[in-house]
Amino acid sequence: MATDRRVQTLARHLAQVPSSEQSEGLTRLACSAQTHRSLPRFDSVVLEHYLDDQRSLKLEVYELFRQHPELLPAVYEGMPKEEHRELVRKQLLVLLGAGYSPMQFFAKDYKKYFYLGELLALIDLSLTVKLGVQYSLWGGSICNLGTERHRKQYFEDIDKFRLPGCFAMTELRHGSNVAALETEAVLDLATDEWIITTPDDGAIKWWIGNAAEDGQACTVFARLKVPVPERDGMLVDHGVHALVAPLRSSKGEICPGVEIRDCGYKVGLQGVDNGSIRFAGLRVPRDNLLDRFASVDRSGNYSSPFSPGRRFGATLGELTGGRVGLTSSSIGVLKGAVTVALRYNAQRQQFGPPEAPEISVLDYQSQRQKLLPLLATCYALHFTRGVLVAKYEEAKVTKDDKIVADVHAMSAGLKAYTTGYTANALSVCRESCGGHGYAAINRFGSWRSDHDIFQTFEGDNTVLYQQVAAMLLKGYKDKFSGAPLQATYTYLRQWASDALPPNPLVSHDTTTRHLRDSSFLIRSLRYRTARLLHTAAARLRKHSRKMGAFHAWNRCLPHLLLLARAHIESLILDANLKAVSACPDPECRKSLKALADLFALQRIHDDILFAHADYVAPDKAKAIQRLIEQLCSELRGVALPLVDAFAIPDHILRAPIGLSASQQHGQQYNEYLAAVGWELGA
Ligand SMILES: Cc1cc2nc3c(=O)[nH]c(=O)nc-3n(C[C@H](O)[C@H](O)[C@H](O)COP(=O)(O)OP(=O)(O)OC[C@H]3O[C@@H](n4cnc5c(N)ncnc54)[C@H](O)[C@@H]3O)c2cc1C
Repeated sequence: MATDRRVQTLARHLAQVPSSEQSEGLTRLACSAQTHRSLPRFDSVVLEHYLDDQRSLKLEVYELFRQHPELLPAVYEGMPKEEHRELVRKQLLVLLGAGYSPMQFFAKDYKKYFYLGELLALIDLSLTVKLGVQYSLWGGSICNLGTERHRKQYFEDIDKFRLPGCFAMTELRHGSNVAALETEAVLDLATDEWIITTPDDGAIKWWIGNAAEDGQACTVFARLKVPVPERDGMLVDHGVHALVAPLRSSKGEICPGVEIRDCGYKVGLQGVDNGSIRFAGLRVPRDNLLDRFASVDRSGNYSSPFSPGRRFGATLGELTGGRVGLTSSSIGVLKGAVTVALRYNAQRQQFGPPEAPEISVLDYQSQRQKLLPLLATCYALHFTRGVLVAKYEEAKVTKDDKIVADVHAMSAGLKAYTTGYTANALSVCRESCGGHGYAAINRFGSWRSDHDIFQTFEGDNTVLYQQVAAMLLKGYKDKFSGAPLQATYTYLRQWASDALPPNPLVSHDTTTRHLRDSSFLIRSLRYRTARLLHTAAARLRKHSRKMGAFHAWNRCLPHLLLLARAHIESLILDANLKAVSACPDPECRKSLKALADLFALQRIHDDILFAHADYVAPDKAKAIQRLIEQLCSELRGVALPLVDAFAIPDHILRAPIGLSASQQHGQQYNEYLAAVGWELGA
């Protein structure tokens, strides 16, 4: 109360004094607010070991690139796209030349594959995306949608990049709505071939990675049309299927029946050669159909063990690997940005109390409350990605339908959440570094423009969140019909109790002990999901009766998106708190717990639902706000070791204002001055 009064008095006072004196007053306020003790110091190397069970891969890959400084340019802005594409090709070949086998990783060593995606993100996001196109998409479609003979035929060449390829799904007119794609593959019974055709310009394949320069083949998604001899050769449309189609010879000559154009300069990712493709009667053997889920025999008989809806779902479900990869890379970028921002903010000084040195900008409450929640979320996402990758591995090994569906929903939701969060965080980090954050050499600009599209490709985030909401609603329905629930939804069993607000004593409990109790935090986020789910189901039921399912869904869409995000935040908190408990080092554990608490309390504080539902009484909301401030203050003292634990070497991070070396020597501007051509001390 006393502090509140002081702040109000000071604010009144500041309104009446000239602006030069205002800044001094604000500084004093910031300093006086810094009253909380820091968390105990810990050894960042100990934490790094806890975070990274693939640490040796990181050391090797980053050492490899240390030996190739020519592949690590200081800035990408202004580089012609042809030059950037060539650079990315060289980066990839260096990796392959050192004996890495991304296709093997993708098929068998999942942890390594996804971790590689994180590591390469800070080298060049174009490289990560090129890798994703070649291995997750092109290679992944062969491995997951094809059968053994396809794997035998293509696996080695894809792995070694002797057969660069594409994943040709999106068309000019349709991206998210894959079922509406229009490219056709018609079976010619006389020659036993598929004839692939683009029926009109709206069906030109668009944005296809690797198509503009490198791609020699692609997996093309087309409507399978098969003639029925008994019905005068009438064509039956079996819906969208995947086939392998050649695009170019190894010498780069485009195949007859194929036309390709470059998509040109993009907002970012200039190192990836996206192109558009038109097919004009390209003929491929019948065996080129990737036939794991459906096949067509020599007589044109179509067969699939699935109903058309389930076959389509199974086909798209096999593409989750790409989303797990994007989540990993996005976390890699977030770690880089938070590292640069916190290191710079800790050293940058502006203003200070009279007759005293200036203070670090990170000591301003406003700055801490911008950056430390980003760090907390970065850790939370790191741990959740670990759970997702483990589940992905389990799904691949067991092929259990429930786990596969679970991974599908979790990868969709976490991809959407992580990439959306990182996109915003990049702007916050840039702004937190003031003008120097805007210098291309400090990397925020290229990260922002390269990463932005992560929110759209491999599933637009808004569309992915809807898949999560649909799965939750299905789980909710199954619960009442007695069907078994998928693993991540088991907590919905308790929805009836979770969806009720706590008794008034709990909603007014403002003690720190209660607010930092993991069971309170978990229960709160679950309560929110359960309530949103319960009310969404009721609203959908009501509106469906009047306007039909499609329009009812549209009517409830904002509610459904909130539901999906709430569910993902629940999963993130669960994974985070489990990782905190499992950490063997007590000092590290204290900081990790503070980060996890900050993550959860910030969500409770920011969501008005808790107040509306009487879950959090006004006095409790105030106590949460104070606790958030306190946690930010406590974490400020360990912010640098916390980012040091990400252990991003300086030659990879490259942003002169955020290097670890400048922290150690207290010379934060030296690297920056040298980078723009100043001779030091001249
Ligand atoms: C750089 C880049 C690389 C790419 N690489 C490839 C590739 O290699 N292979 C490939 O096949 N494709 C690729 N794509 C295409 C990408 O996958 C699609 O752009 C993406 O799936 C989104 O589809 P869209 O562009 O048609 O957007 P749309 O689906 O048209 O979306 C437009 C807007 O409408 C909203 N919207 C759409 N449907 C709904 C709905 N049901 N409810 C609410 N809102 C909705 C979206 O949120 C979005 O804001 C790439 C794209 C880019 C830009």
